[in-house]
This record gives sequence, C-alpha cells and structure tokens, in this order.
Amino acid sequence: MKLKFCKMHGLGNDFMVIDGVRQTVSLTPERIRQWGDRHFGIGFDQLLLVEAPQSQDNDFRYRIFNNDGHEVEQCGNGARCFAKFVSDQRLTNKQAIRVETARGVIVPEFHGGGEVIVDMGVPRLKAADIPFTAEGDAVVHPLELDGRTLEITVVSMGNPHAVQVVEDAEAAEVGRIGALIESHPRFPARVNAGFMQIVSRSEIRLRVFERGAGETLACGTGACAAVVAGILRGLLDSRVRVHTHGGDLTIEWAGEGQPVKMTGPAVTVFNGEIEA
Ligand SMILES: N[C@@H](CCC[C@H](N)C(=O)O)C(=O)O
Repeated sequence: MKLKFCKMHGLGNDFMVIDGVRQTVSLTPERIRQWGDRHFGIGFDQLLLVEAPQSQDNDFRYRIFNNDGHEVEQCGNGARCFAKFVSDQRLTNKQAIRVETARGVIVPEFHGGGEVIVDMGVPRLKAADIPFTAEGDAVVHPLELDGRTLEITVVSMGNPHAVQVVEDAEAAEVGRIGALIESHPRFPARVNAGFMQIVSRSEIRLRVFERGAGETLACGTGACAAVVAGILRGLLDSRVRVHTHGGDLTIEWAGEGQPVKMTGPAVTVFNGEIEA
C-alpha cells in the first residue's frame, strides 16, 4: 500500500507529515526510525500525524514522534507545519484551529506573510515530567554533571526542557553536554536541553539538543521554554526574538498563568508517497 506524506520544515526542524484522517496509517517505532534515517529513508527530526479529534470542541488531533521512534507530547515548529498542512490539504478552511495534543489544546492561527502564530498553552513550572520543580519555588536548580554544577531552569511546554544560560551559544558543547543532560538520571522521561545566550532583553541565541533527535536547527518548544526561563530569571522582557541556526522565531509571554505565543514560518518541501 502506498502512503502519501508531505515533507515540511519550520526553520530547518524537519518533518514527515501524514494525513491520518483520510488514510489508514500503521506506525511502529521501527518503521519511524527507518523513515527518519537521512541516508536510508526520507529523513526527518519528527514525524507528525494528523488525526480526527477526540473531542467535538476541537478540529484535529496532533501526534508527534521523534525520529528515534518515541511518541512525545508537543512540538512547536511542527505545530506551525501542522496548521499549514491541514489548510493546504483542504482538511479545514478555518483561520484558527483547535488542535489536541497529548498535553492539552494548542491553537495555531495564520498570520500575515505566510507566518503562523501558535498559542502554545500555559507553561508548567511544576509537572511530573520536570522533577526538579517538586523541590520548591526556585527557578534555578543545580545539576551535577561531568564534574561540575550546571544551573538549569526546568520548564514544561507539554514536553520537558532544561534550559541553561551560556556566554556564547556557538562555543557551547551542545552535542556532548546536551546528550548528558538528555539522559541525566534526574530526568527519568529524558529532557530537551537548551543552551541560551542572552544578547539583550529582547534577543537571544538558542541551540537545543532535542530529546530523541539530537541537536536540531531550531526547536519551537525549546524557544518557548528558554524565553519563559529567561523572563523568570529576570533577564528578558515579554517579547523576545530567538535566533536559531535555522532562522528566527518571535516568542511572547506575559507571565505566570498566561499562554506562550510563538510566531514563525512553516514551509512545504515536497509531497511524496512511500510503500507502507
Ligand atoms: N522540535 C520540536 C520538539 C520535538 C519534541 C522533542 N524532541 C521532545 O522529545 O520533547 C519543537 O519544535 O518544539
């Protein structure tokens, strides 16, 4: 059987997007790893599956799989591509859509100039997947690693993030230290590791070592988590331009109890079919 898919990216964070509303899709971790392989498959950071919603109040269900085959809770760059995909495929003609994820509803909306703005929901500073926050109200936590103590802020954007401030994002050992943080025993569900350089109160440089995918060219939830962490640490204002290797995102957060808004592009690369 041939399965139709679309290859997309949000700032170089790339995706295989599958319409599971009009097609029957059978996914296994092994198949995802095979398709995600950049040499022997299609190649992607995450696979995004579009499904019918479980609640009548919503328009779609959005499922996300890292290229290591694991299903995860949230993907910000993917959310913008998801919105473009369902619109391009004429699965909806709405300007703003309500999308169910494993951790609540997000609301992507088309913005001028081909950009998509996404209400990513309220960041959680205390959650089961970010165990440090059970230890009190501190925003900065010590993390023993590699013979030194890192200062991290943990934020859940539905998925878990550990963000640290670095002098120079380009010089940061993102591959080596990121992998150690990702699988640190303090994070039983593993974690996405963000390396944030503060450029000014409204500008950061960010690199993220993603759980289950390694360093990507950009990470949308990583950008949201970094800005939330920077604001909580008193380093950033409420609207921040985030520079990543794949391009720029704008992140806005008005403070505790408020949702994070992410604005950025979504791009289609090609449509294809694969034997499944
Ligand atoms: N690329 C993403 C995040 C994808 C999931 C992440 N690797 C995880 O395991 O939580 C984004 O743009 O947010």
